Amino acid sequence: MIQLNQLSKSYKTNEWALRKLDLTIGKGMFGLLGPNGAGKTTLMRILATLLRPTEGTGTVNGRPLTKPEEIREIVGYLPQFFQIYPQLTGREFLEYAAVMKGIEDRRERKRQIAELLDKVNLTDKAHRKIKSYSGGMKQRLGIAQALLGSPEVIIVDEPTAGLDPEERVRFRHLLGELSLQRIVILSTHIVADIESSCQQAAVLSRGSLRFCGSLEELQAHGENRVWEVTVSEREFAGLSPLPIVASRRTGSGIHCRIISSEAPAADAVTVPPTLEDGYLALIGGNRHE
Ligand SMILES: Nc1ncnc2c1ncn2[C@@H]1O[C@H](COP(=O)(O)OP(=O)(O)OP(=O)(O)O)[C@@H](O)[C@H]1O
Repeated sequence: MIQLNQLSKSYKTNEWALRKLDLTIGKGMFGLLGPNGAGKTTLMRILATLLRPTEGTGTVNGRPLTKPEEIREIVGYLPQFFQIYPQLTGREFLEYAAVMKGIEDRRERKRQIAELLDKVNLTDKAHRKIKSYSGGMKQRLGIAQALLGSPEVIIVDEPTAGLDPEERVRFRHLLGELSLQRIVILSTHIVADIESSCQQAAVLSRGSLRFCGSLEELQAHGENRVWEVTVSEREFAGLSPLPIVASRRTGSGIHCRIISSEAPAADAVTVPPTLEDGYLALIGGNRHE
């Protein structure tokens, strides 16, 4: 279990990248959602002990954040901008990463690497140079690297950016499988990434925790706040300050889906929210901060 108490981080005085975060994360896949700049990477880096919190405390499976060397033994991390050496083969890269992780026994390294290549479905590409890999293959290699040493916790920061839909689905499936035995934290601003695989999620916005709970509860935030209406082009221009989450031209005008606490037009009707509507209703319709 991960427990955070009043965790805060400021890079500069008077600006909080994270503000008094109280959060408990149990086994399984946990989604961390938030617009760009919400503080997700900051939180991931604190949990991976690459950053120290400015204030507050936290434990990862009982080990305090103040003891980074203890936490690093049980945490695997795939950063947002994962750098790998293009001239190495997949196997050479994992060999290098295993040495860096302190897996000293050569036979044990070989065993783990073979097992992980199999798990991420890269065994038959392991002898190829990384520069020939697709984005999805690189991300799967990144996950293999994060899994070296069988960590109890895996932290993955925006892993699906730049992947095509097929690779995205495959990558999500792999994370889901990994979360059966451990905590997997998946940080993203793409709601669909967590929809199919996470049991619980948290939403960060401007460094503060806006929500923590089940996906059903997150979806429910959109209840009675999602409207559909068909308007003329002139009326459409008048709607512009409202968060229009979808619009398409039809024979009778422009059909809009709008998130608003009040009816955006006299003939607008409320419709059941999707998970993304619930998320957008919570953060006020802004995907970017
Ligand atoms: N090294 C840094 N120095 C100063 N400010 C920083 C630094 N890293 C992040 N910040 C600021 O902290 C806030 C949170 O950034 P963070 O990268 O954690 O957000 P995020 O949710 O991961 O966003 P994104 O999805 O864009 O990666 C932002 O206002 C950002 O500008």
